[in-house]
Amino acid sequence: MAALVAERAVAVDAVLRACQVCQSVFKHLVSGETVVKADKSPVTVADLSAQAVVNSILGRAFPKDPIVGEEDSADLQGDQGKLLRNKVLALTNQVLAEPLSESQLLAAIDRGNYVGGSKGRHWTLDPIDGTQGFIRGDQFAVCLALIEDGQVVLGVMGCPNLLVDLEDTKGSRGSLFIAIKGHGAFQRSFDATNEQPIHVSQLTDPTMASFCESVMSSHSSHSDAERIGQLLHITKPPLRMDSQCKYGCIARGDSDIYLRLPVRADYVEKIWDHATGSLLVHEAGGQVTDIDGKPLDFSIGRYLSANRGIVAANSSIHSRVLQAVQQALSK
Ligand SMILES: Nc1ncnc2c1ncn2[C@@H]1O[C@H](COP(=O)(O)O)[C@@H](OP(=O)(O)O)[C@H]1O
Ligand SMILES: [Mg+2]
Ligand SMILES: [Mg+2]
Ligand SMILES: [Mg+2]
Repeated sequence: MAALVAERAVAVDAVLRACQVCQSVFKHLVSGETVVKADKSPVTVADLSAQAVVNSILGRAFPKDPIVGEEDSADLQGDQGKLLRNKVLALTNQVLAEPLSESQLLAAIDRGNYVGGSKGRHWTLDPIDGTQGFIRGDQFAVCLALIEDGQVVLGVMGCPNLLVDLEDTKGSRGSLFIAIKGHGAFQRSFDATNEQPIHVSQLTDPTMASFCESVMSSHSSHSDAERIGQLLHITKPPLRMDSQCKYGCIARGDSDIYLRLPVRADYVEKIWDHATGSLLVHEAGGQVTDIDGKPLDFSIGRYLSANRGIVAANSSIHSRVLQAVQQALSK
């Protein structure tokens, strides 16, 4: 497969500019007193601006490509949406080379309304993944992926608050991840251009592993994870963080196992919550399945309706982890 040179460069530029918007919103609207009073509107502003930025950059570079994006322009329409619309427009235009008009802004956001599916190519965007983490000033990620005939072929993820080296706690934050199907996974710091290839951990003994899981126990069951940990004789404490940063941490070997264990039987995962991250782990040498051991199926539409939960780990331990997951969940 061609190495998607143009798509890669455009996606990296779009994700980095969207990260800039998020950071600027956090600095001016969310931090300090606004965090306490947060009525969700700062998040909405950042979500919508980030989606407008990425979609308009993609729209200019690849006008024929549809996009499955998480957000839409409903809250920005009409007189009621005017205040929010003005904020989003100003933020979006801060980082775009060619400013958008109001109608172009709404159209850019709504380019994300594509239904997805198995034919041809489309992008999928989570403008802010880990909104809860964003509000807290913890981890969040701008996640963009290209899907061709139902297969994720390119993934770019910007994690503004993630240490480039998790061990170097005084080191720089802002990790950019890139994966191309068949060509590997890479990381670079936001403030440098040199990329390093990344690999999952080499661990073969699951007892030495650590879990990476959601902060939100409503998104992934912490108690089920604990039972699975006991079955595998894992003693290390779990690494908890919001967003697809978890996939990044597995892909670069900071942690060994990402579990997403369904809390509610009726929750169906969305493609933008997993497309980028799952390709990263796969290209870094790991395996990603659902809790039934099935590969994630991105060909159905906006949802991963054929899958339940997520199990990601390096290839040496994935099957043993899956076994423990199934044993624990069958009880
Ligand atoms: N009950 C639930 N179970 C699983 N995932 C859920 C959920 N409710 C919301 N989510 C998704 O979990 C994502 C965040 O995952 P994590 O907990 O790993 O940070 C959210 O993405 P957004 O923040 O983009 O809305 C949202 O799509
Ligand atoms: Mg998300
Ligand atoms: Mg989101
Ligand atoms: Mg959301």
